[in-house]
Amino acid sequence: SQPPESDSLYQALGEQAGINRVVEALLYRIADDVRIAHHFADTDIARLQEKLQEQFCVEAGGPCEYTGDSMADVHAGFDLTEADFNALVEDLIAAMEAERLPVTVQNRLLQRLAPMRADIIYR
Ligand code: HEM
Repeated sequence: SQPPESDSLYQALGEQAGINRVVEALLYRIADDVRIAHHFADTDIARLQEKLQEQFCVEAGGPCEYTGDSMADVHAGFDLTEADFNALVEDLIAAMEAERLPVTVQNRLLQRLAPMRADIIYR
């Protein structure tokens, strides 16, 4: 997807430090989420954390570069379902809620990630 035209979402998320807190909270929620935690059993979580921090920064219009692999390549072979995807989105919302981010800000980040859905499920 195209990068956003401004960094206002990046600012609203609390810049890189705020994004990093959301990513950390998300990873804890995933680890505790019996619906999807098993998918991450063989994952290098430190790498995942770093790539998510970069990706959310880029999507929010921040001064970052995403150095991870494409969403299609990364998720290929996991055969993820809509239910898996929705579970992760729920965990992300809960993480943003815990960081007391306004719903309008939450929704702007979710809107940026939503187009990736087709590259992530049933791969
Ligand atoms: C908006 C939704 C999602 C986004 C933005 C996203 C983003 C990412 C990113 C950035 C990476 C790291 C890429 C890299 O290492 O180069 C990754 C890896 C991974 N994602 Fe997702 N993901 C999403 C949904 C999901 C869902 C729903 C699942 C499963 C329930 C999932 C499972 C995984 C796993 C297991 C890995 C690690 C793969 C490996 O160990 O090689 N992802 N994802």
